[in-house]
Amino acid sequence: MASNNHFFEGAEKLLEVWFLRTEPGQNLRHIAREDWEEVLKTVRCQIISTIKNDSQDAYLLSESSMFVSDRRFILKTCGTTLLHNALPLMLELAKQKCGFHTVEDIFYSRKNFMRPELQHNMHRSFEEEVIILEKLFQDGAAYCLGRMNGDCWYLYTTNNPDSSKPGQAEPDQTLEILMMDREPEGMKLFPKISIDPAEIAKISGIADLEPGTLIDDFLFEPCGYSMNGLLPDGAYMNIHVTPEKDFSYASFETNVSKKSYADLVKRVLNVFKPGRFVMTLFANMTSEVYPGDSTFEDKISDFQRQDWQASKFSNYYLTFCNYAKVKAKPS
Ligand SMILES: C[S@@+](CC[C@H](N)C(=O)[O-])C[C@H]1O[C@@H](n2cnc3c(N)ncnc32)[C@H](O)[C@@H]1O
Repeated sequence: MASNNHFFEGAEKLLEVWFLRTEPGQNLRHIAREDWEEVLKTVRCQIISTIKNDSQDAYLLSESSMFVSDRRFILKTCGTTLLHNALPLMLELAKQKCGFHTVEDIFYSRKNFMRPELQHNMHRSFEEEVIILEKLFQDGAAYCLGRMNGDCWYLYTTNNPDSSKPGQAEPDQTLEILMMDREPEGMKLFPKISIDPAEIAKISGIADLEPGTLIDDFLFEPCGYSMNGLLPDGAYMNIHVTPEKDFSYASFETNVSKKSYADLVKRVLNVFKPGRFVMTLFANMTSEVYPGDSTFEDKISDFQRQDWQASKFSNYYLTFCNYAKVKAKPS
């Protein structure tokens, strides 16, 4: 499957923008699909399919996912897409079509790329990405968590103590698990062994990660799997799988509310069977996961924690951890 010159960068660029509502009825969902298509054209990806429920619209993309709710916009794109290109038009549409003039919070994050030299200029280094964000947003701060000589994770976020603290108004949390070195057993389902993504979701265990999830998924040719899931009360999840052995990668993201994510994390690891993973959790002051969460144990299944870092922002707590599979000792 993986030839010498075939490479796909699974690690996603992830953007989450919250707008400040100043009048009733302001709603990003009023932006038409054709307008989103124009935004995505600048990023160089397309909409594959859409699902919706009463609180959000989920777009499955040729390179990952987009979620639109009343005042929150999430765009996650992989490969060599130009995510930052989405920002000017998205901000303009939010202003013109919905009357949103103020960005309340922004989060831009990504893991370090496997092959940064293959990215377009604007995404070749985090420093370049931050220069672009600084031109668009005020009060932003840029961080790098993890190992400079291994897996690390970059974050740019607004950290304005004077902001109106959206997190305090409504509970919010985001868990991300970014998995590398997937074992052959964990990869074998995602080359196109079935033409039916629902069958793959069922056999792999994806369909059972969170009961009651409305799933929209897609199998790429000749391999690759993407999934958006919607749950009640504004909850979502997404999964993206790059199964090629030489650069295998899978990601899981959700904002589903839980007191602890320990069981969900074990279920996810059991589906994808990575060799190592990075896990991050954002939680605001009213989230039920704060403060006593048991998600980041020293050991999770066969994995040993390598690093643990925590940050406190004006509205959110962030925990970052790196885990690696415990290697069996030679007998
Ligand atoms: C599922 S997509 C989404 C990638 C995602 N960010 C991830 O975590 O891997 C990537 C996988 O689909 C494969 N693929 C096949 N055709 C593709 C296409 N037209 N666009 C994007 N990926 C494609 C890639 O080789 C890769 O294995």
